[in-house]
Amino acid sequence: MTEKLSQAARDAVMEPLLQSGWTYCEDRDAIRKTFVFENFVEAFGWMTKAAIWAEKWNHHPEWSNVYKTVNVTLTTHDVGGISALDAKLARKMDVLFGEA
Ligand SMILES: C[C@H](O)[C@H](O)[C@H]1CNC2=NC(N)=NC(=O)C2=N1
Repeated sequence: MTEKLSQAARDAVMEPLLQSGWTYCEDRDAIRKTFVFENFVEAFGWMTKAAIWAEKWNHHPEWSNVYKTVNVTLTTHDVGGISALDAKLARKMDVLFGEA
């Protein structure tokens, strides 16, 4: 079941993500990261792979792409904040990016 994380649970799941460059948004309960690729094809290829996982998990990113840069924000709209699904998708994005 998706639910907002307690502070302790959040600290635990977020620790490795903060290490890999995810940060908390200042204006809302969400996390964000900027991914920079070699070129547009690499960026869009990564987005395609991430999109397939997002759809599989029914958990969708807020993101934008300009040339080789992808800005990602993750939050769980159904609960109005960060849930375990955001950490799961963030981790998958890192793995697909090659930071695992
Ligand atoms: C009805 C549908 O399952 C929900 O709206 C899903 C779809 N994708 C989602 N994605 C994200 N990021 N948060 C949600 O709460 C969410 N909810």
